[in-house]
Amino acid sequence: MGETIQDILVTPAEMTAIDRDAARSGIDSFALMRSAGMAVSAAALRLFPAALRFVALCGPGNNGGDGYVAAGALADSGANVTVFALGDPKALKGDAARAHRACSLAASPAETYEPQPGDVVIDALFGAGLARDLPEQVKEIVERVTGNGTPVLAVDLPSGIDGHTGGVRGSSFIAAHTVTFMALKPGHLLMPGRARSGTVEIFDIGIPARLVAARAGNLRLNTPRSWAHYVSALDPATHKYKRGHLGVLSGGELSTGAARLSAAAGLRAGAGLVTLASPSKALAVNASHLTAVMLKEIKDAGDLSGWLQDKRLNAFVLGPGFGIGKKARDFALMLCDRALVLDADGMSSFREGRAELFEKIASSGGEVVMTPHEGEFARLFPEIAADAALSKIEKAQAAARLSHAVIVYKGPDTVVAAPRGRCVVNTNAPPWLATAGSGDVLAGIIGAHLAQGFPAFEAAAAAVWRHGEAGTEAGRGMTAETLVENIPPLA
Ligand SMILES: NC(=O)C1=CN([C@@H]2O[C@H](COP(=O)(O)OP(=O)(O)OC[C@H]3O[C@@H](n4cnc5c(N)ncnc54)[C@H](OP(=O)(O)O)[C@@H]3O)[C@@H](O)[C@H]2O)[C@@H](O)CC1
Ligand SMILES: Nc1ncnc2c1ncn2[C@@H]1O[C@H](COP(=O)(O)OP(=O)(O)O)[C@@H](O)[C@H]1O
Ligand SMILES: [K+]
Repeated sequence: MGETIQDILVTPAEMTAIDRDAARSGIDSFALMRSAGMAVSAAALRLFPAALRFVALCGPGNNGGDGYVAAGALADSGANVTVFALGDPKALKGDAARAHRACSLAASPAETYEPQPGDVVIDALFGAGLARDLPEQVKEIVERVTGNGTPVLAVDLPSGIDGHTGGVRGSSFIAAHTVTFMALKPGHLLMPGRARSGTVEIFDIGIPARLVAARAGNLRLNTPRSWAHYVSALDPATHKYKRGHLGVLSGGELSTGAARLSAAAGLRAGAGLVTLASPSKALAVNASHLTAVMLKEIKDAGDLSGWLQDKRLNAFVLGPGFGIGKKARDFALMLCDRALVLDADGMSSFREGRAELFEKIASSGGEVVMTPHEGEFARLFPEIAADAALSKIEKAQAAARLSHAVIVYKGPDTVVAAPRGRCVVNTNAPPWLATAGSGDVLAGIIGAHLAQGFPAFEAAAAAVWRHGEAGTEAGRGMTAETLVENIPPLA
């Protein structure tokens, strides 16, 4: 399975450059706009057969141009269509002006639109060119449409959604469906843009794929294609040590459950052996809950150092339920040169002293994955978290660059970023994954992949995807325990 153009994410700035390259290569830009508008019209007819009227809200740029094409095509098909223009249509330029001229429908001022029962809005106010917060009069239109529950079909992006960050610029439509062109934009995948885009259709308006690929950076959708080349069928001659030995560090006697979840997930996800390393006082409680997972007493750094003499132990999970403090810091620094998932308390322990960790990761050459949720991210990377101009993707990339680790920035729109900029955005996670212990399970799956020899980036991306699949399979009402049982085969 190779990469496809459907997996590429393109920023609005890259899309503008692609657009320019297409025009330079002799492609008729008005033909692209016609193709875009026709696709919107087709989607409207297909998805809203019960519409009594289509209302095209057309903005001052090329997004508006697409709207005029769509309105004309809908009218030609016999549908009832009304056009509302934002600003003076005479001020339109280039292809958008041509689209307006070609549309025989008269336009009323957008501010005068009052939603009627049976209306379906074609939102062609702003797309990739949204440059600042929506003006007050547009916010009022958006609020009227949303308040009325009028269905919205968005052209390229719901107006008000920033295509770069997925953030809301003052206000935004909540679309039932979005037709975008050539490639997904970050705003379709990052929250809240994702929730406000509805179903997203990527329509090929005829720009050659090579032009898209030439401008696209290293941003992708997380699909099995992102890491397929590391998935090999189990060698029939394998033995358990060939499938890797994962070590999971348990917390004290009152907080052992989280590490046990990671260990169980690691075994289920395919590590050949999993050993839970437990402080003395927690041995009994851990022993009473374990079967296939093995148990080892590790009290302190001395014990850990002895255990590390076993070179077959090739990956570790440190953090779930471990406790914040010096012991976590010492252990993490000792484990950096093996493959390591640093999760939860493991990361939070470095709120102070992160430089030592990051230097150790850089110099050790190990494969380190850190898995912060939003709170942990802000604790470890406060200056990056506070930079409102950065998208979640850019934040994860900046954190990966700074820490030299692969960053799994968790949430409904989990982003996985590598220190050198490679990045995937995940979309298969159901909301009921937001339950206690779910992150511990994810850490265990990543650990299993590391133990099996995946590089850190692929280990993390594949784990995030499997975690999402497991959540979907486990269904609503799942717990972290049932999530483990539903981890699907890797391939
Ligand atoms: N890529 C492709 O190949 C193809 C792309 N196509 C389509 O082009 C769309 C991009 O078009 P676009 O660049 O003209 O931007 P668009 O979203 O219409 O907005 C720009 C206008 O809005 C204005 N403006 C901005 N923010 C504002 C605000 N908050 N409040 C008020 N005004 C604001 C801005 O004014 P300015 O900032 O310059 O003052 C400018 O006038 C893209 O989404 C897709 O639908 C298709 O035709 C097929 C080929
Ligand atoms: N709304 C959501 N939709 C989908 N996945 C989510 C959502 N909220 C959280 N998740 C996922 O659930 C997991 C929760 O991890 P975490 O916050 O560390 O929880 P815990 O510490 O309880 O295990 C992460 O993988 C995260 O990406
Ligand atoms: K739009």
